[in-house]
Amino acid sequence: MNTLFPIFVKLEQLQLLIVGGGYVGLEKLTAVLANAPAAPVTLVAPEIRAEIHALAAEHPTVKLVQAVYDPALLAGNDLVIVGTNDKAVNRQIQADCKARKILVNVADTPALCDFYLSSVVKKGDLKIAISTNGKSPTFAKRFREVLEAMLPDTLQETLDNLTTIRQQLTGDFQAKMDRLNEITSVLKR
Ligand SMILES: C[C@@]1(CC(=O)O)C2=NC(=C\c3[nH]c(c(CCC(=O)O)c3CC(=O)O)Cc3[nH]c(c(CC(=O)O)c3CCC(=O)O)/C=C3\N/C(=C\2)[C@@H](CCC(=O)O)[C@]3(C)CC(=O)O)/[C@H]1CCC(=O)O
Ligand SMILES: NC(=O)c1ccc[n+]([C@@H]2O[C@H](COP(=O)([O-])OP(=O)(O)OC[C@H]3O[C@@H](n4cnc5c(N)ncnc54)[C@H](O)[C@@H]3O)[C@@H](O)[C@H]2O)c1
Repeated sequence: MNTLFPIFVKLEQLQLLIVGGGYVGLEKLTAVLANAPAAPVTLVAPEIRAEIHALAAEHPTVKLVQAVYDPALLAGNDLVIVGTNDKAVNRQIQADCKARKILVNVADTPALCDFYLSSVVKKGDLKIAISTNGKSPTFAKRFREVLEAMLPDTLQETLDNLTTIRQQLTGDFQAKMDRLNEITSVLKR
C-alpha cells in the first residue's frame, strides 16, 4: 500500500538546504527551480558541478557554499535534501535533521526519507505530482511524458474561465459548489 500523502509546498516561504554538488545535487536543484524559480536554496559541497554554478548565476536566491557538511549549516532550514556520495555522511546528516525535526530526503536511501520528490506534470496552472512509492522513478518520468502529451494546450483557458465563473457566482457555498460541479461535469465525458 502506498501511504505517501501528497502536499504542494510553497518553497518560496521555506529554507531548503541541499548537501552534495554532484549529479544528484544538480538533479534535485533543477527539479526545485523548475517549479519554484525564486526558492531560497543553499547548496553545500566541497566540489560543485559547473552546471550548478550556472543555475546559481541565473537564480539569485540560490546560494552555494563550497565546504564539507557541518551540522551548523542546518540552522534555519526547514527542508534538507541529501545527495553526497558518502553513505556514512548521508546517514549522519539524516540523524542530525531528525534531532532538529527538519524534514529530510536522502536521495539514495528511500528508507531514510521523510518525503520524496515527485515527477511533475505541468500545464499552465495545473500541476500533477506522480510517485510510484519509490518503486520506479523511471516509470514516474515516462508516465509524466504520457500525461503531458495528453493534456490539451487549451487547459489554461479552461482554468481561467472557471476562475472567472468562481469569482462571479453568487449564492451560498452549497449553491456555488453545485453550479461548479455542473459546469465541470463535461470533463467526465
Ligand atoms: C521522480 C524523480 C523526481 C526528481 O528527482 O526530481 C525521482 N527520481 C527521478 C529520476 C530518476 N532517479 C533515478 C533514476 C535512474 C533509473 C532508476 O533507478 O529508476 C531516474 C530516471 C532518470 O533520471 O531518467 C535513480 C534513483 N532514484 C532513487 C534511487 C534510490 C533507490 O531507489 O533506492 C535511485 C537509484 C540510485 C542508484 O542506483 O544509485 C530514489 C528516488 N527517486 C525519486 C524521485 C523518489 C521516488 C519517486 C517515486 O515515488 O517514484 C526517491 C525514492 C527519492 C527521491 O529522490 O526523492 C525523478 C524523475 C523526474 C522526471 O523526469 O519526471
Ligand atoms: N535519488 C536519485 O535520484 C539518485 C540518482 C543517482 C544516484 N544516486 C546516489 O546518490 C549518491 C550521489 O551521487 P552523485 O552522482 O551525485 O555523486 P557525485 O560523485 O557526482 O557527487 C557527490 C557530491 O557529494 C559531495 N560530497 C562528498 N562528501 C561530502 C561532504 N562530507 N559534505 C558535503 N558534500 C560532500 C561531493 O563534493 C560532490 O559534490 C550516490 O550514492 C548515488 O548512488 C541517487
